[in-house]
Amino acid sequence: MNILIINGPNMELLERREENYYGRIPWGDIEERIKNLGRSQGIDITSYQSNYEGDIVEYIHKHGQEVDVIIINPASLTINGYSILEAINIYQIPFIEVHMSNIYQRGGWHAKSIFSKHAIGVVVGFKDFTYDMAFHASILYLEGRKNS
Ligand SMILES: O=C1C[C@@](O)(C(=O)O)C[C@@H](O)[C@@H]1O
Repeated sequence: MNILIINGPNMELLERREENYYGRIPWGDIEERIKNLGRSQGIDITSYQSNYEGDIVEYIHKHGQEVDVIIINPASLTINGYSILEAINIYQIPFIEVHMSNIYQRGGWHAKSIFSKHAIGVVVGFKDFTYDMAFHASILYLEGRKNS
């Protein structure tokens, strides 16, 4: 099984962003932890981050056919990243939307998503553990699909 994690703009500088929303853990440390989790269960995890919507679209075009589930944090593209949503649709890849901060508590534009209603589910607000939770949710989803 292959899980692809996609992070949108500014997610590569997590440790320099608002600590109350994102904590202080660099993305590299989160990535390593999730990849180890994957390895321990025989699951391949790749991750991709870009500050450019088009780069994310092209990455999905290149790798979409190899992916079973996407965990995506569209970051500020959550409100308008239509081309990413359409790229995911081309390959019909089930996806889980994640946000490290509780976007509903933050309100305003943070609380608006064009992705949520198309997602398997949404995980928000658990800082770095958001990704662990989405990983476990992906496995449960894939196993549920296998057994149904
Ligand atoms: O860049 C981000 C990060 C975010 O997606 C989060 O992980 O909480 C929330 C978004 O509103 C914001 O633009």
